[in-house]
Amino acid sequence: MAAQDAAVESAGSVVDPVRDKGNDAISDPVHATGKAPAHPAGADSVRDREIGVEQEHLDQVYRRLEEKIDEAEFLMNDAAKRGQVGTPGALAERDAQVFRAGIHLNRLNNEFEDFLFGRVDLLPGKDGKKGPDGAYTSVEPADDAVRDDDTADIAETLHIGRIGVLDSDYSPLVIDWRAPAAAPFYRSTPVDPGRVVRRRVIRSKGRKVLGVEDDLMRPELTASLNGAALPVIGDGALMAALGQARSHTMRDIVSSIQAEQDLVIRAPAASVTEVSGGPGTGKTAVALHRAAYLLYQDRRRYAGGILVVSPTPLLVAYTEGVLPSLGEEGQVAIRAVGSLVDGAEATAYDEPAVSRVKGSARMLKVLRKAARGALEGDRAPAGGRGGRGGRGDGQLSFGGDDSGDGDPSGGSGRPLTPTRLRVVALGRRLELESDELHRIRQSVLTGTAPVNLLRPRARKLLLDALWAKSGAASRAGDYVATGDAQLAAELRSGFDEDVASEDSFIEFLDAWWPELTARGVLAAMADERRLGRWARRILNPAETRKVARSLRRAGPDGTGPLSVHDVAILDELEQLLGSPPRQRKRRELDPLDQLTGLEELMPQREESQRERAERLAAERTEYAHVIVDEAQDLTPMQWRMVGRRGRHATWTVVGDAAQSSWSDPDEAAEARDEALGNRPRRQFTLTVNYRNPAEIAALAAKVLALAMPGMESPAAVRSTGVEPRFSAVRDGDLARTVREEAARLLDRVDGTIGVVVAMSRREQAARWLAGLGDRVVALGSLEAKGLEYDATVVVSPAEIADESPAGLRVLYVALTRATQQLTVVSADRDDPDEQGVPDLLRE
Ligand SMILES: Nc1ncnc2c1ncn2[C@@H]1O[C@H](COP(=O)(O)OP(=O)(O)OP(=O)(O)O)[C@@H](O)[C@H]1O
Repeated sequence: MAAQDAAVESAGSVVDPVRDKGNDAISDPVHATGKAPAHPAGADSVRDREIGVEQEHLDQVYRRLEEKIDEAEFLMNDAAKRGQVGTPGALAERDAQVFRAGIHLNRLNNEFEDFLFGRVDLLPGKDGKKGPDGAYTSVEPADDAVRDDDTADIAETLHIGRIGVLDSDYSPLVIDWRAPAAAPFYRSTPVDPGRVVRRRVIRSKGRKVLGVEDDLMRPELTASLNGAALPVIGDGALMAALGQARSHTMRDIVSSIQAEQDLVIRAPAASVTEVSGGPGTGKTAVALHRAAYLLYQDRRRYAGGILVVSPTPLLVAYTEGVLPSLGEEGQVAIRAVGSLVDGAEATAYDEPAVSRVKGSARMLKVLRKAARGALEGDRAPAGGRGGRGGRGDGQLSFGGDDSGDGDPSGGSGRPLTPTRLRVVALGRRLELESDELHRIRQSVLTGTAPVNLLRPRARKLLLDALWAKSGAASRAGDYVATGDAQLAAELRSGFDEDVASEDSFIEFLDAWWPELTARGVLAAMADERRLGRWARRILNPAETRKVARSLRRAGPDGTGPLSVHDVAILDELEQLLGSPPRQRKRRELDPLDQLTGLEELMPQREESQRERAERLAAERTEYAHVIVDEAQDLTPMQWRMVGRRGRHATWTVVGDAAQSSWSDPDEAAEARDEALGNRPRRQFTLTVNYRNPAEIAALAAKVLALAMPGMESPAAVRSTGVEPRFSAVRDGDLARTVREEAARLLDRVDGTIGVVVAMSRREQAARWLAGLGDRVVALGSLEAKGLEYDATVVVSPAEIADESPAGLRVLYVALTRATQQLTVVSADRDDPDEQGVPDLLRE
């Protein structure tokens, strides 16, 4: 374990570039305010005393919380006792109040891991004004706050926590981390300290304070609090947080958000906030904290929901605990880009050549043709309701194969598009032949509305054509001529009713203009011949063949496995087809509607609240705010899909062009501009890499230079002294080498190990690692996106880089996942040198 110990110990060393970048919240350890250093011998007792001070405060907070819980419970019981008497309005108001109290109670009862985590000691404010939370509002200190001899008195101490707590006299016991008064805790730096003298991070578990870490923002001052010198403990909280072992879930960073991150989190929600930054700069963390901040700022507005779009289900699973730990649930939906369409879930992968076509804007043109073309042709597409009727009923005629090639049913045995309509009306047989039907269809399709919504128009034109043949039309003309327009109209509407209620007409319409479903059209596209027709002059034959082949995976009814790209196609098709007005799902009863005796209902009520939130989330198709994580990876088709969910939303878009796995970034940028419209944009850049030690970041930078020449790497915040390790497979046994390297790392780090391989080796790699335990995971290169591990093994950089046109950028992602140690395993194709360093990673 020696190497590991060394790594952990040195995890705290600060690399200079960070300071050069001006991120000065990270300070050297200082042990007392003022110029005199503290006596090291007394350090422990000072630390214990300070922990004791914070323990007292935490005790006070919990006493107050208990009072508040009692109050909320009293309110609920009281309301219950009052029973069901009163006007309906008063009862509704009471129920609403109880409902709110229930939510509040729930939040208070939530046992937070570290409910209270921060403290700032501040100089008096410039204007002496206090805000509604009882804290001074001025960011700048009063002119006379610092005396000529550099001494000063602390005027205000604020504690920061996950939710705000006021004492019974309305003084703030804990300030919510999102409140304006908490901003100095995050914003203050030694360069621009504002009123902050000392910033303290408090570590607690349940009701027990375990430790404190201080950062001194005004080291030049000798400050006193209540007449005593202000002690300073530890090396700062950031380094403590970064050195911790990683688990399979992301932690919130609420106690150590850095100034440049805080600016993004608290940026005003208007329009579009764009955040770029290299690997490990906290983009995902910042995006999630921003969701919590926006809810705090304007809960009413964001009741419309916040959608967080994540690239993979793995990243969703990794990040979804962060918001609950910040006290927010329900209003935020974190969804993988392959799970945005109701009832669809991407589980399959497309090979790069297929992804490239399916994700591109060209696909839109193909889909426009497919959506209309699927009505016509040699067979009705699966999923449409064209299944009724059949040969031999004397009314429907089948068999018109417009392409004229072979078996008209395509050998599928599916129902065919009828080519003749026959009805009996006004005692006559009326017929429309194939060419007339074709003309009517073309005429309807000149409309721009979605195909399914054009059906009423198709029905109308069919009736018009039959009417014209009925001979009644001329009679009606005579009525009009003799001034009896009413009679003429009645004649016509009687005709329409008669014909339209005839079974033969209904069956014909269902078969000739079926209600198309997106899945049905997707399945129809799996037929290479039909897809070829729709993709003529848009895709080349090889592309058509590959796409059609990949779609066959979804099966004849389109319900089989889908890829992320198929899901975006489904969403687009749903738009193009349009859904006729549906019967609404029967709503579950709203808990507010079913209140009777409250006490017995409490447990169900809690559940119902959650269920209600889930139901609302499931029914929701548009959001008030959309956060796109790893935005560089969205394809043009995915941007269209995500854009539709935020047509009226404000946006936060975070990403890093250098990590894009999409082959044509310009095309994607165009689609992104279209999705975001002309809303004004505010841009932010994050510059510090909190994940990778400098040693790993330096290696990754070599690949960055190949992938995106001239692009700057973010500065690593710390160094471990552990260089990346290289291991070349010389005897050809890749499996054994990878397994040995993973096992070796198990002994060297406490947390997780990610083994990243080319996508084509995913399943194989899982077998190589079987039995090593759940700290070790095998990942395809595209699945590694956004994740992090204590240690990683990157297998065959060349294989990863060669797998797609964006392969070098994908490799860059793979190399930047480790928080402690990195091992690179090379195979022959990597052309390793004597030291095992693969060609791609040499100078
Ligand atoms: N202020 C901070 N305090 C403590 N840890 C932080 C801070 N900022 C970021 N981190 C940690 O750094 C790691 C990287 O953060 P995150 O995953 O959000 O970066 P990212 O920019 O999204 O990376 P990538 O682009 O590689 O996906 C996480 O473990 C996160 O918790």
